[in-house]
Amino acid sequence: MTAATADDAPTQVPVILGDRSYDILIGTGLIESAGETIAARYPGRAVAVVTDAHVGAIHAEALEAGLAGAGIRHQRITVPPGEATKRFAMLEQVVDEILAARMERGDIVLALGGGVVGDLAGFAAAIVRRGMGFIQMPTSLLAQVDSSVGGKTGINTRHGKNLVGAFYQPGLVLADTDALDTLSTREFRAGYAEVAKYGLIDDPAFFGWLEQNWRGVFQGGRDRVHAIAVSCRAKAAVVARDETETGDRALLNLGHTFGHALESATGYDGSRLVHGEGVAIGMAQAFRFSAKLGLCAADDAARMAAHLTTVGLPTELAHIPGGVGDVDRLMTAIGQDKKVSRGALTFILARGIGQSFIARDVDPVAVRAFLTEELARI
Ligand SMILES: O=C(O)C(=O)C[C@@H](O)[C@H](O)[C@H](O)COP(=O)(O)O
Repeated sequence: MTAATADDAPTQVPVILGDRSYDILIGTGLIESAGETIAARYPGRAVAVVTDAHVGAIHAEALEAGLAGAGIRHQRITVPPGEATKRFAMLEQVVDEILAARMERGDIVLALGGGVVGDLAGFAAAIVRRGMGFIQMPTSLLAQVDSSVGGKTGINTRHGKNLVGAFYQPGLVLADTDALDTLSTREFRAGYAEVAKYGLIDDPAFFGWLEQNWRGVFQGGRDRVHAIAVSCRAKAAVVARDETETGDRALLNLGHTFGHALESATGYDGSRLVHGEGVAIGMAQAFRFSAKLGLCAADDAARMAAHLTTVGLPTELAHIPGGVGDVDRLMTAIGQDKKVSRGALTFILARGIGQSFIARDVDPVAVRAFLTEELARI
């Protein structure tokens, strides 16, 4: 497998969706040069920059200097960092500030931040004036390889994760890899769970490459750019063939049925569990559940969990501080999963590494028995 370059020219990954096709640009200096890029692609548009207090303090000035240099009117809208920000009250605030800044339908909402900011800002872009322009500028690894691509936007509710939202594609994704240098190790690792996911879904060679080269991905440079580009290409291909998750796209949900239930059970408290950690535990559970059902070799479940453990990710309920409540609580959250159809549970299970599949009509009794065992290991 050849590594992508970390040279000056950004790596370009197209997302092919007819007249809503767009590019993902992956490279360095993209925050600073965004003003020029936007002026060239969207002449005359104003920009509402939605960011969180943490990311904004690090990157907003450089972005705004570029916007000002290109003569683009812009307004910063700042929300608190953390998953708890993905809620109705914050959506209302962002919408109100976009309107107060007199942004028009043709103007642009630009999400500068991680998955929370991207999902919230994207949903605001989808509904203000029935649809504004939208640019994703992901600053976390998780957002660069996953949430900024594919158009899933939305917020959480007390009933569960991402339960209110819209499919709303960005017109451009600018993934500045320099931004990853300011992430905490915990945040970077959480994003790495989504990188490993692509190998576990259907690319065993990529998973093997990660087992060999994960240190390079964490260090930065060519291996990191390569891992991001492989991830974005994989996601772009799935989204191009199933934009609204009527089929194959559900594969991208590997680890999310259990993972979302765990996030809900921990009250979206990032001090206990962040999304990528929930996905890491959820993927390990999906493989253990597959092994318990006799679908997958126990060795494969152990191998994938071992790799996640090697990079420092959690793989067990015992790794979540403060516990996750009882089995009823987890089953209630799982029952609200968006893949539930006519009341039947759908999981992404695996026949091996890189052999994930959509399992419909999964027996809730088997899920309950599995989770009871998992909880007993705490
Ligand atoms: O893009 C998708 O499709 C995914 O499922 C990718 C997930 O990693 C991502 O977290 C997504 O937002 C989850 O979607 P949801 O429909 O389960 O809320």
